[in-house]
Parts: sequence; structure tokens; C-alpha cells
Amino acid sequence: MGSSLFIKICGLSTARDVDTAVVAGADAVGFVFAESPRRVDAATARRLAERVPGNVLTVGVFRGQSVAEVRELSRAAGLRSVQLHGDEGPEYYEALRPEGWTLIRATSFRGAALRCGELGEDHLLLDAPAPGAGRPWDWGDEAFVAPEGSWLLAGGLTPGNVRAAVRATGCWGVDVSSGVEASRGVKDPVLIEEFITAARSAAVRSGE
Ligand SMILES: O=C(O)c1ccccc1N[C@@H]1O[C@H](COP(=O)(O)O)[C@@H](O)[C@H]1O
Repeated sequence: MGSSLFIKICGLSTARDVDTAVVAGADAVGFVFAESPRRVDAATARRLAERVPGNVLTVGVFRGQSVAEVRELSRAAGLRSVQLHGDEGPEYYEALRPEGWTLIRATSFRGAALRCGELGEDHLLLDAPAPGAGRPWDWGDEAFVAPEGSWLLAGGLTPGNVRAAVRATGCWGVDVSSGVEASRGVKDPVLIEEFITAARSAAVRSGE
């Protein structure tokens, strides 16, 4: 992962889009198992994940699903990470920890400062209240307190706003789905490339 911005491209469902993201330099690719127009089944995710080199994290995205379902789908797809949207408690993370997956807790900013790791997650993802809808939230507002630790910014990011968003928040990583789509659920390879290029150009985390 190194010290550069961590970039995740989410909601992938075709080999073309997975290959585009990997070649363009994504650090992670996401496959949605939650209710969504981007939803894929485990066999599709496995076929796509098998194309991904070991230095790129393969992430399953879930929302309000049981530990058993998360376990079954992620194992079947051979993924290395799970992203959990929902209000799961620490016992949920504890139950998944033995699988060895990188655990990403997705939530929204509700006014109180958050700390990455407080429920047992490896990374925290701050998203809009409605995930996957392409709507930005007030990350630039003075009331926003950036979490401690390795946290990703998501929610309405695009090639046009990602650079400013990274600079405004000092986030450790970014995650995008709608902002690299030609229409809902259909990725645009050119937008994927533009997003990664724009995000990389921000590269001003403290210490760099
Ligand atoms: O993509 C979805 O449909 C989805 C459904 C349920 C939970 C999460 C989902 N996607 C995640 O939403 C964010 C940001 O999306 P966007 O760029 O605003 O469209 C991202 O973390 C996706 O993984």
C-alpha cells in the first residue's frame, strides 16, 4: 500500500472494468453483494476476483446481512476484504476476524468524532447516509471532524471533485462507484482512469 492515497473502485461487474481499474492503479476493487443495481453473485465475483493481482485488495460490500451470509459469500468468491454498511456492533467484527479478511466499517458522519478501529475494523469508510447513490455529503463543512486512523472518503466522488475532497479532508483513501459510471450500474472505463489519475494528483497527506 505504501504511503500514497488508497484508491478503491467499487461496484464492478465486468472483466473489462476490473482490468481497467487494476491497470490504472487501483488499490482495491469492490463487488457489491448488498441490495443494489450493481449486485453480483458469488460466482461472478470469484471469476472477476481471479483476474486481480495479489497487491490489489478484493472487497465484498454488504449491508444489513448476517455474519453467516457475509462469510459464505466472501469465502465462495475468494475475497480478501469485506466492507460492512450497517450498524453492526463489535461482536460482528470479532466473529469475522478469524477469516483473516481486511475489515472495513462503512458509516456516515453524524456529528461525533470517530476513530478507526473502535469496533474492531481495520479501516473506516465515511460515506453519505444513502450508500451508492452518488450523493456527496458535507465533508468540507467546518463541523466535520476527520476520524483518527486509516479512513476512506466516499459518497458522490467524481474525477472532478476527488482532488479537492482529498485535500480538504486529508483522508487516507477514497472510494467511488457512481462517479465512474456512464449510467447507474454501468461503469465507464475512461471515467475510472480519470478518477484514479485525479485522485493520485492530490497526494498531499501529511508526511508526504
Ligand atoms: O453501490 C451500491 O449500490 C451500494 C449498495 C449498498 C451499500 C454500499 C454501496 N456502495 C458503496 O457506496 C459508496 C459510495 O458510492 P457512490 O460513489 O456515492 O456511488 C462506496 O463505498 C460503495 O462501495
